Amino acid sequence: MSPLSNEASLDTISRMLDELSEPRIVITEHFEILHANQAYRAAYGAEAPGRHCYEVSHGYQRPCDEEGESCPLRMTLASGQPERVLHIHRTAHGDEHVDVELMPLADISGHRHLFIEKMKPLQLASSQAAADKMVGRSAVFRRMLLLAQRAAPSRAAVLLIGESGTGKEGLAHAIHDSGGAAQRPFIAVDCASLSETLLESELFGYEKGAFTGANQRKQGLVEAAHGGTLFLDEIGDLPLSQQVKLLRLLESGSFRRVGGINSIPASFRLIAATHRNLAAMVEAGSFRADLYYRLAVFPIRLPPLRERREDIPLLAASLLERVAPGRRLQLEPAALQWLLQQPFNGNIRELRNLLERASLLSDGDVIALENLRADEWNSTPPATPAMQDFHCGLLPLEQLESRYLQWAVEHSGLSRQQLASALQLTERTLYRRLAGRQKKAPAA
Ligand SMILES: Nc1ncnc2c1ncn2[C@@H]1O[C@H](COP(=O)(O)OP(=O)(O)OP(=O)(O)O)[C@@H](O)[C@H]1O
Repeated sequence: MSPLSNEASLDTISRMLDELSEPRIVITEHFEILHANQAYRAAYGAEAPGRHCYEVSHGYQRPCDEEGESCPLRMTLASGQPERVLHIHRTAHGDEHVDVELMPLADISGHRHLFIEKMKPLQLASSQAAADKMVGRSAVFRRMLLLAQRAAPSRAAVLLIGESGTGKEGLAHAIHDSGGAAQRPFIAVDCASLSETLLESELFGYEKGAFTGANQRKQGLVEAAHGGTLFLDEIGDLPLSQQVKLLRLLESGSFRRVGGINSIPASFRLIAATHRNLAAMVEAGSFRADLYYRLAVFPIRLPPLRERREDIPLLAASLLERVAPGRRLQLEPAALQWLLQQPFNGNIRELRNLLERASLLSDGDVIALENLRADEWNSTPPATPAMQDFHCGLLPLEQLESRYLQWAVEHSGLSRQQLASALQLTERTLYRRLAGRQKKAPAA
């Protein structure tokens, strides 16, 4: 049976899609666009009908899965179910993260011939340099975004798990901003920085006279978050004695101010974050299992920067806009190469700090390698035998290079790969020159 045998229903569906403000297309199982609604044509171009979806949305010549992307059509054909993926599409506004959902349409005889593709541009993050948003394009970053996108409209408790500096607080904000309560308060509580007694009065507030110094009633953070989001950062640092109080709040949906007798209803969306392994803490008895299951309804792991190195150029451009607005700073190629090789145990925060310092050290509009590596050279002993050669007469250049390389290997503290990049040599050339030096050494 031809996919178009049911012309009347295609017309009806097309008319329905034209009423919608978000981009929608109807495609065949051979990727051909049969109908594109007005919103799609405005975002992707008027010439869409008759062309292939992968061509219009991505500029590809072949289906997405042959270009290293997931293909929702092939996934739907295999599963018979609607499928959802996160793609980066070429739109009139530039490259955008788009939540793509593909739904099979059953025809009269129950076969699947046509599919509706629904596209929702993501507000959570940007795939282009942006000073005010989370940015990233890597597959691991997109997997994380898709989870966040699914969690955002619900009120389910979200647990963000990731090393320090991976962007947990930023993601919590983004989830809040793209959820249904964006206009309501976002209240962040750092569980690690508050003492046991302070935490309780900060969270629940207190009544006048509850303790010495409580001269008037004070609203707590739970009350301040009413209708919005309560973000509990470093939840793994919450002492056991406070865990039970938090559990009571989550189970009963109410709390009492310190020194108060009335139970006050609480209504907030909970997002918690930790760099600790809470499941292991539960095993070890330092975190309550019942609280863990309440918090981890929807866990999202944030990848460390070393797992998404391909995002470093985009992150660096965005962070430079943030730390030095208006200066249009660029990284010289050697500086970017060097950044790509750093371990970044402190993740994006470390990258940001490095760029901020480098921006202060750079006078022009280019960040040079030495601006980034200032710390290493600062801590290097000022004079070594090789460096003193500069002050004790002229040397043949070849000998000077040879001594300099020896000095760099011994004192820079860099791996061979990092050193080669810092010297703007390929690793192979560095090895060759070092080997040449060693061969000549006995005769020297
Ligand atoms: N995807 C991203 N794009 C741009 N900037 C980011 C991104 N993720 C994090 N950052 C920046 O990195 C820094 C650290 O982020 P954030 O404070 O959210 O991390 P964190 O995981 O909450 O850290 P900690 O656990 O130490 O509190 C911030 O300056 C933030 O703006």
